Amino acid sequence: MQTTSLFPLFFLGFDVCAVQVIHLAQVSLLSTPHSLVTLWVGSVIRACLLAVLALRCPSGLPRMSRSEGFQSILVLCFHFPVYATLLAALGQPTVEQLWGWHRWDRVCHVYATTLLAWLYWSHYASALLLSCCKAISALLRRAPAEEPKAGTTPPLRRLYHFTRPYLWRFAGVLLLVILSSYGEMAMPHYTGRVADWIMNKEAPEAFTNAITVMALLTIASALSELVCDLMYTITTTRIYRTVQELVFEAVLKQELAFFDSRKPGELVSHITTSTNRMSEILSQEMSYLMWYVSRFVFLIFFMLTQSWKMLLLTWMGLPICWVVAKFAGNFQESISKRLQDSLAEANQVATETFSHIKTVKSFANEDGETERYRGRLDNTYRINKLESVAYAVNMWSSTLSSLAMKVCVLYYGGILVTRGDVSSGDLVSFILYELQFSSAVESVMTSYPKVRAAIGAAEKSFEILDRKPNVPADGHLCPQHLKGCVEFRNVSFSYSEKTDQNHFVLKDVSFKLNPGRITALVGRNSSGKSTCVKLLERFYQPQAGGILLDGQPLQDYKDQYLHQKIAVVSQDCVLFARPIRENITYGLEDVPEDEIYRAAKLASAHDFIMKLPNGYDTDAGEGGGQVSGGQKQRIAIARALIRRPTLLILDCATSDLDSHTEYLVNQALFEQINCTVLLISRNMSVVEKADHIVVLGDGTVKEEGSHAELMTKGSFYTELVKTESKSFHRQEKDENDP
Ligand SMILES: Nc1ncnc2c1ncn2[C@@H]1O[C@H](COP(=O)(O)OP(=O)(O)OP(=O)(O)O)[C@@H](O)[C@H]1O
Repeated sequence: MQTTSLFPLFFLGFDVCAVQVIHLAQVSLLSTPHSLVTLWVGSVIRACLLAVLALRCPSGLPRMSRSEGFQSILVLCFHFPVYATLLAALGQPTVEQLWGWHRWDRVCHVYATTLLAWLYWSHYASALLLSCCKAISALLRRAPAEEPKAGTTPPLRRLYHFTRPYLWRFAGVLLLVILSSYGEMAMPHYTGRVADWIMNKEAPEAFTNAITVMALLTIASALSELVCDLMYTITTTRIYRTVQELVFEAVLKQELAFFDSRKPGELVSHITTSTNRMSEILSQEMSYLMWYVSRFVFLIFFMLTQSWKMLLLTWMGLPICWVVAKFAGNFQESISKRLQDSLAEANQVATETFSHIKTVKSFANEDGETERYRGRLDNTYRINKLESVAYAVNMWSSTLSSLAMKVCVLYYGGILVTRGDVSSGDLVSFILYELQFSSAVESVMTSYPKVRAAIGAAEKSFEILDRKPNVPADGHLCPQHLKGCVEFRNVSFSYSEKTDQNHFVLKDVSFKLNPGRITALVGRNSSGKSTCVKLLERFYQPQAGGILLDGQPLQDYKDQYLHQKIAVVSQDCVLFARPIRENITYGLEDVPEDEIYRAAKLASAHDFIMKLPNGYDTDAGEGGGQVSGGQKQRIAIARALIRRPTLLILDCATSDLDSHTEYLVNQALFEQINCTVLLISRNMSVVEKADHIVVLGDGTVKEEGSHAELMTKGSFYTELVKTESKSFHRQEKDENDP
């Protein structure tokens, strides 16, 4: 077992010893006359020793950040001296009585002491329980203490950043909250005055005044609450919209490798579900929290004016509530993060199934996919159950502690009235305040964990917002004229970023695309042809060597400029569920009609588009599902040509076309457009028309030259041509077989 995992046990053992030593000092004859002093001195020594112990341990306190750890030490060491001092101020049992509460004889004699001591011991027990839970969970996990994440801005500060533009609105909301809370919180005070009048029957105008003020306050308070709610909801909705927009933008700006390792369903879930949950909870629960905090302040003010002693007693129960709420809040925050991940996984299964519904149906795997989805939902259900248990326990403990507080205050208030320290009206007002106080504490306790859960959900969105895309900074070049001369110079590339030779997809690749000429890139499957295209599009960065465009490094060009000058048509081209016209002009604005027709004619697409029910306004369907594969490719070629690119990349762009259409398209491309073309094709009769041919094999350039030159060499290229004609013959033979 590691020393770090032994630390929690060591810590607890040491703490118990320290408590016993102070206990001994307490009961010793020498210290009895100065019990409070001894208690304070003992606690300071204990706190110092624990702090030194915590500092000397390399991994810090188990499952706590350093500041949380020191807070816990402070609570653990000083809550008892503080309680004892407060009790002494209230004229209640002595420190010795509290220490000796477990002795039944004393408990039987001092009933009140038991009630008050319960407050102390329950707090002590919860503090100890909290430390134990954290220690045990650290032991079970056998993992080193979780260090707070370095370099990330805390989610609350991030949320504050989004509220900054609306600060004046929040200031208005706060003002209205304060006005409304004052109105509400002044009510019990006037009720007390009415009660005094009922009991004494003196000064009849006091009754009328109190009733009038109460009526006015009710109206004013309700009105300001209405305006405040409206303003708050509208503002939080705007913030929510901004966050969602920014998260979407941040996702789009990530490099391609980011999308390779994440599934679309998960990303959609993080953009929608996480931000939705965050916004829902923040708009509701934050508003509750704001209301109750403001009420709290007025409550304390009014309670203080009634009886400071009873207020002190009420306050003594608060640490228990705080510990419970904090524990529940931490728990709910971590549960919420797990829930977001689990929901994202379930969403991913649904998104994947619906987007590949044809494959699912053709393999009759509807039941299999349902089972997979059910599996993910089961996981979500398990986490939901955990969340419900945490919520129920939190509710139960908050109700219990507020009930205990009420009983204590009633008992102590009764004593004060019989002693004549406070009037009956003051007691009535105080009890009413106490009820409000309990409900405020209860609400804060239930809202706080939910706010923490919202913060947990927000963290997922902030993770994406904070992520710096792993692409070099945008370049500065955007020359007026671009010749289109491309050079791959000793390029080596691996998708996994591992630098050993086995992981390299391209190894020391060098070739040139001459301006205005057609260069074909050929090779067997997985030889690295499409990877060259991805590097040209700057989706990935080579680990060694470089790509030059007109003699300048590719990364020095502005991204927007580069993608205007380079147009790519790939085999698996994607159309959007929009009219064909919009698919052709995708990413361009105000394109004249004749430009669209010119591009479509060059791509041999104009005739079939005109025959569609709505011509250029016909919808292409989801992923281009309402047009055939060949039609889809021709629309994609038109989309590339309308940009009048300097470099046109055709990556198996005509693979779905019949020979006649392929001939027409290639003839138009080769003869009518004047740009650099990089052609990747399996059809060797098309490849042989290229001005220059580069043969790739196992990520290296095997040979290059014109068709005639390569055929005379009789090496890799000849082999490729022969293989194509061989498969053709075999097909013929198969067809002739009886
Ligand atoms: N996104 C990716 N992540 C990891 N590896 C990849 C990725 N894309 C391609 N590869 C790997 O890179 C190698 C080259 O793939 P590439 O698509 O460049 O080959 P190709 O010559 O275009 O093949 P084909 O003729 O079959 O289309 C393959 O082994 C492939 O598995």
